[in-house]
Amino acid sequence: MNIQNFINGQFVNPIQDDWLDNYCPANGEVYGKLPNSSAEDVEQAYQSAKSAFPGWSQTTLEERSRILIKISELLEANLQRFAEAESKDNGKPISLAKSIDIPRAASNFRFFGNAITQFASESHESIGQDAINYTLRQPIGVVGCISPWNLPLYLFTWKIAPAIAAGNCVVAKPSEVTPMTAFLLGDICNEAGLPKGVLNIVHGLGSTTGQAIIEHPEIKAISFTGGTETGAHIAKIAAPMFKKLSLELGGKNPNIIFADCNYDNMLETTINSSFANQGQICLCGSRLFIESPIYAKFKKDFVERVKKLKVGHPSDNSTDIGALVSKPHLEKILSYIEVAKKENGKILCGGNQVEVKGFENGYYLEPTVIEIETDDCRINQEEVFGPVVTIMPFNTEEEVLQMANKVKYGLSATIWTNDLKRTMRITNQIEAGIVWVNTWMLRDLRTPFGGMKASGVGREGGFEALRFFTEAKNVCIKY
Ligand SMILES: NC(=O)C1=CN([C@@H]2O[C@H](COP(=O)(O)OP(=O)(O)OC[C@H]3O[C@@H](n4cnc5c(N)ncnc54)[C@H](O)[C@@H]3O)[C@@H](O)[C@H]2O)C=CC1
Ligand SMILES: O=C(O)/C=C/C=C(\O)C(=O)O
Repeated sequence: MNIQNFINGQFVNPIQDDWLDNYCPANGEVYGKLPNSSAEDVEQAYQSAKSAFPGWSQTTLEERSRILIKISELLEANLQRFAEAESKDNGKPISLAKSIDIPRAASNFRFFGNAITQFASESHESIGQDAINYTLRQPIGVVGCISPWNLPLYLFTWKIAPAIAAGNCVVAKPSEVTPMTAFLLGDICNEAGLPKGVLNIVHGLGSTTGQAIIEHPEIKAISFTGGTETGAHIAKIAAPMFKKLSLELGGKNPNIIFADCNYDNMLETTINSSFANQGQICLCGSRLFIESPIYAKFKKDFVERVKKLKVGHPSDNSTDIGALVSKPHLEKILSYIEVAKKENGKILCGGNQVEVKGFENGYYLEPTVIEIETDDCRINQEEVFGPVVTIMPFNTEEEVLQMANKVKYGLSATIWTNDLKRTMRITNQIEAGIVWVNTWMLRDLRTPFGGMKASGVGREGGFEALRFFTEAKNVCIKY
């Protein structure tokens, strides 16, 4: 099936007739084409968004809200079709696409459809100066949204929904590796009555299409999720043009496990936080630090449990671990496993490619647990972004905090303990934008979402996202 750009409410081919192959990770076969859009296509998308802006920015909040909630309902009504498409395009188990990815994409539209009706700005009475200040929150204009391949529709809509709720018009680019569900979204937007040009979707490589979006002088804000190197590149281009930037980048998240935790809950959740979505979530905990008294027990139980995870075809409902997203990504992860071996990492389980019967060319990998002796090895410092975790013991709170913070990233952290004072000490000192205690991935869409250090700039979610997608204009009236 050939994917097309969605510009001004219409599906169109790329102007230069340049196409890319779309791969199915489960069998390694090409199953369609997508545009490799040029700067001309991006310009067309921009012009369409610009024309739609005066009308959309003046559309009442009730009407914007109604349309966003309608998109959400239509996604829910098309759950099976979208989940199948996501699973085929990305390699993730269909059960995951159906229970997490597509419901969350629908929730993103519903959440921001509701949030915009509650979003308010501030006023300040300047007492003694006979003046009042009030702050307008006005939409920026045309904004760019660029998303990655790991949670394709989930993260695409996490940007688009607040952008349009706030009254902006959008030029959006999904990952070229997983373009399908963004393509399908176009029809849903038309059916929901989203005016033409409010959302424009251009497909293509980061280096061509993405680059044209970030370089466009009139696209005034960029919301990006993806790799840290790409984020740094975007900042280099966009900052001198004074674009607003929201960058949600990589992570190398610690799981700190104390002996006093609820062990069974911790073990089950740690399996999930290590290997959900084949470990391809920026929030996965990939560095497991375990307090010495329970280290031996944890190591035995964890490895036993990991060995039982079933690697299989994404459409098989009994599959725990589907296919990795692409051949280059599989090769990158395999090369990290080799690095770990050279650094004296001990492979406790996994480490090998898997041939799934009937789908021998798919990109499958065993979930992998590596025991390390010191925390400064590359496998423990660099983002692998796959089903690979390291484990090592620790003795003191100070020691583990120091190791947890000793990476360039600062996205999320998970702490397992029942000691309240320790919880407070660690949560205060850990360098992470998101900290979970005795849980993982419990999401409330109102909360600020994002990271510190090389994990990004700015926060998404709730009113933070609506603030990002608006300009604050303060008005001071003397009376
Ligand atoms: N959310 C996260 O934290 C993610 C992290 N990654 C990390 O990044 C590594 C590289 O993965 P990639 O697929 O290469 O991610 P990437 O950062 O290159 O891709 C993310 C998005 O950015 C776009 N992009 C790439 N270059 C661009 C440019 N010059 N201008 C504008 N847009 C551009 C891509 O087309 C895609 O839509 C992964 O191995 C993983 O470690 C990847 C995806 C998500
Ligand atoms: O918003 C969420 O719940 C999750 C976001 C995950 C990412 O941004 C990621 O994996 O890149």
